[in-house]
Amino acid sequence: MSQSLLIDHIGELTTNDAETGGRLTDAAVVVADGVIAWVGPAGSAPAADERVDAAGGAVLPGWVDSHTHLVFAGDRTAEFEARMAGEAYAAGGINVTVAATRAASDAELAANLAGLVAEARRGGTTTLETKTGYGLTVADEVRSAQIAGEQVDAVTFLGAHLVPADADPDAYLDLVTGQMLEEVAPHVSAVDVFCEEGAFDRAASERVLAAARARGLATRMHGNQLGHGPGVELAVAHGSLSVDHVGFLSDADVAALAGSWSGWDRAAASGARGTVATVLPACDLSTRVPLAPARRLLDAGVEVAIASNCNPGTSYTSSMAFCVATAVLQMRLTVPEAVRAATLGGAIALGMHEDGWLDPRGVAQPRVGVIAPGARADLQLLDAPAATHLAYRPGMPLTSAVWRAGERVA
Ligand SMILES: N=CN[C@@H](CCC(=O)O)C(=O)O
Ligand SMILES: [Zn+2]
Repeated sequence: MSQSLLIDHIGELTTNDAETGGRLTDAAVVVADGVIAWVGPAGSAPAADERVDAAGGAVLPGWVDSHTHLVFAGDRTAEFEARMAGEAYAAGGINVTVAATRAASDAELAANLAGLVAEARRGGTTTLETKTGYGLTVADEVRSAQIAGEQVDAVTFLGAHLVPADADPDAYLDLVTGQMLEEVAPHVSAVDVFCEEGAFDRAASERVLAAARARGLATRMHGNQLGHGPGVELAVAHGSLSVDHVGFLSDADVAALAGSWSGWDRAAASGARGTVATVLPACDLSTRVPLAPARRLLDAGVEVAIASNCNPGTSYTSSMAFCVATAVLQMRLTVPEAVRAATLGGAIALGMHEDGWLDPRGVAQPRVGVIAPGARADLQLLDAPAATHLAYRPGMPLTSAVWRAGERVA
């Protein structure tokens, strides 16, 4: 049995939990057996085996990064330099990483992933989704999913990332929706498709989504990243957990996303869920596209998540604090909105906002993104009195301690 831990003298505690009003001042938290055991005013906190004095610092849930691509080898510094010199991002750059990933050993891929996960943990991230998608052969996609499954919380199959340079498009689509899906499915909980000019068009994307659903897997999408396209429309029509990027949206797209949440109780984060719109601010900056209209989405009643999209091509950072600061300073979210989107929003996008949700393999998932009794004890302590400092002092390494399932990980 693990020791219990009391964190007290918390200047500001963001809980994301309606029961405690979402935010408390002068608060304390008790953790036992890897979950939150008690939350309340510091003055009435129960005793515990160990104590950490937060010294007036702010505590919030660990970040839930619901969109990354961390199983890869190599980097794309030259492509980034060309982009900063004026070239546009194009989907074809993915092939460079595919070649390096195929050439890497399992040990190299696992070590690179471990380094990136450690970096993310130091930045306060306690829940990570990652995608396959840089293998694009049956064997390389299966090993990517297996390697990822050993280190992250949720693995998504992204065989439909790009038609590899050496493949025929029709034959590759048959493979992705057939044998490749079949062999990768036991190792993943969801399927993603890059629905974009130069990647997968409407008809191909629909085939991927339909095949995933027939296989009992959840779906998510890369949509509306480089221009307006059918991504959002398809994601909502197919009941996808999320559609990510969402940079170029029509009024009909926004209305469709908002309508998908009509049976949802936002304060309690319960009820009939819809499709989360995941914005990726670091990617928008690195590819020099206009920032996704997160303000417009929230105002329309859409559930929004913020994720890093950490990958070697379009967003080589796992810093959720940077994404939150950008969402506040440039996307015009308030700090509480941005923090919620980067914690509970990501949890909703992953289906991990409720206790005991069974993923498609029947594996019970923890509740994350909140600080509430029964949730996994994922917390971060800031060297600052309030979460507002994440935007007020952008770029400063404010996260000073991180606990995941009650264990200190940074
Ligand atoms: N857009 C598709 N996939 C990634 C980029 C992958 C890459 O360029 O390597 C993204 O989310 O931005
Ligand atoms: Zn992505």
